[in-house]
Amino acid sequence: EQPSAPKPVAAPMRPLPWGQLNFLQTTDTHGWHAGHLQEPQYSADWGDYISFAERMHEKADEIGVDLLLIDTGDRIEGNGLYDGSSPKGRYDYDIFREQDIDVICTGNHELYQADAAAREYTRTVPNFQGKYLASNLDYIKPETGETIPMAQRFRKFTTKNQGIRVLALGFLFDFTGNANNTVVQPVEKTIEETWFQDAIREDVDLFLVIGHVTLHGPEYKALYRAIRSENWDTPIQFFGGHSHIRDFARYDSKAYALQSGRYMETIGWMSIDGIKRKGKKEDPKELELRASMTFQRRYIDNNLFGYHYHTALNESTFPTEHGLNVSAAIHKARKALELDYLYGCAPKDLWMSRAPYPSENSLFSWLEKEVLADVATNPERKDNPRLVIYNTGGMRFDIFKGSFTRDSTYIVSPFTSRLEYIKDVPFKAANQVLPLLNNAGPIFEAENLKTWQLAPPEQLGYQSDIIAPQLPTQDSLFAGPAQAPLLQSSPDLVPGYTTKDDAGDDGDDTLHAPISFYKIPNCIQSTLSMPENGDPETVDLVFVDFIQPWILTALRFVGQTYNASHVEPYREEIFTDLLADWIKENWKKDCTK
Ligand SMILES: O=c1ccn([C@@H]2O[C@H](COP(=O)(O)O)[C@@H](O)[C@H]2O)c(=O)[nH]1
Ligand SMILES: [Zn+2]
Ligand SMILES: [Zn+2]
Repeated sequence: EQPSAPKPVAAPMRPLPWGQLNFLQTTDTHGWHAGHLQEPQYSADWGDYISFAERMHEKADEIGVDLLLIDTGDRIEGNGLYDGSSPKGRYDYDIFREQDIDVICTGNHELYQADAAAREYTRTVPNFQGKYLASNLDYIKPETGETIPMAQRFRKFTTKNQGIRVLALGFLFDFTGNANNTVVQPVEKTIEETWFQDAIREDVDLFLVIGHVTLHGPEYKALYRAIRSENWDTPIQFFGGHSHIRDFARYDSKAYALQSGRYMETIGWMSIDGIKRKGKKEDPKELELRASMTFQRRYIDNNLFGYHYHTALNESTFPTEHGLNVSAAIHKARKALELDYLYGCAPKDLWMSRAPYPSENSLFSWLEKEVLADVATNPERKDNPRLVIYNTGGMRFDIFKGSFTRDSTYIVSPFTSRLEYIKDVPFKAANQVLPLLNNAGPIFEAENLKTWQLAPPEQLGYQSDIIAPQLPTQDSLFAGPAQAPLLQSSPDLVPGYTTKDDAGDDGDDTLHAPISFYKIPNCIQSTLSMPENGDPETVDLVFVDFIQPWILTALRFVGQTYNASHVEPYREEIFTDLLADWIKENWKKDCTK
């Protein structure tokens, strides 16, 4: 029996502003297309989102405006629906393709593994033929070794109701960690290409730049400058992703950017009004009304309460047949993958960044003290003193007290990474690696080893601080329409997003009580089998394979010239399987009793 999705609770809401051109955006869904089964406020699934988009299209047609759907990549890795099959994504690609997306691009996660990149080329690109854009990404065909564009570089089209002429581009940030069957061209280089220079000289009413790119990074800065230098007045709408946050940026009065969070928690809404249709004869009255342009955003919490509110429909009138069929397909896939199979029972909540590190409720303290201390053991080297380093980015989500299923395992640890090691590293050098890794900014986010600056050891140190504490204020309560009950005080609000962006603090469609987040280090370390007195001469330096290049760089920085040939497998099993076995052994209790 499948557990049904938890019911979302009523909350005070802000309505969606409509304009001539409107957008719904998903990004970084990471396979969460079944929605969140343990968090009611994010419990709508991909089928519900299809119903929502179809109902919003009906409304757009009714009032004569346009609605476009965007997805900016990282659709895979992070949930059993994708990671729980072999090959990965057996059901997920067919579920995802059911949404009618107008402009879509690639994220870094589609490219880490060669098999995933190949599936992107053979499945997702054809599933979204004509809509999938790859402005700075090539694919290397295995049959011929030929390098070809992953998909078309740009798309020019005219919107259905308003006749707005759009030139769309689709980028990936300057990613360097891709498998060797793709080529990512740095954005700055793409800008110099003839096709790009020709594209930005096209006579259009709006430029649409989508990308798996953060809004304040160098890539969008360069693209903004390039497009503006040729088009001083044409509106530019950017959509971004990758850093998993809700964000909205103003580049100038006619250039804005939206980023819609992560994991199917958020559906982004963007509405633009006042677009001049240069090719069209405008009604002077309408022109007067649209003397100035407006760009408005909303971050929609992905649940049915909000979907009903925004469409002014209800449980029986909201779902479309198409949406219901996709939800049924998701349930069937989850069943076939046995995603609800119980591995154990988590004794408490374990947070990635909602608890300080180190602390009782820190997922990383648990990983360091309980899991690694147990699974980072190679029978042949078990008595050797060792330092075991794990990157915190390898853990992808919190653990909630209660049922821990096969799905939870992939949600926490989706990658096919293994533990590896360098034997007999001088302790004095090995002991400096962790502080070096933790002192260089968010290195694995940058992904670019070349730009990683190591600071001298005396400047090292990691501090766990609270970040962005946001206190609830009565002022921020919004008097929504009748069907959205206005709660009187913040203690009644469900904890959730309280976003501040370039347009202020009124972007979230649902009012939430704020949550405190804490900084976490890049990496954590377990120190195991150490001598009772004094330091050992040498240790085994054990680490997860993903961070091998950074480990070797850090060792070189402290005078140890190791290279990849010195690295050996430490455990044969993938880490996710070691974690699952640990849960089965240590969290045996059945939560249902
Ligand atoms: O094999 C892997 C792949 C990725 N990571 C971590 O993920 C982030 C990138 O994730 P986004 O969703 O693109 O933000 C990367 O920086 C690593 O921290 C990993 O640990 N192992
Ligand atoms: Zn992501
Ligand atoms: Zn990403």
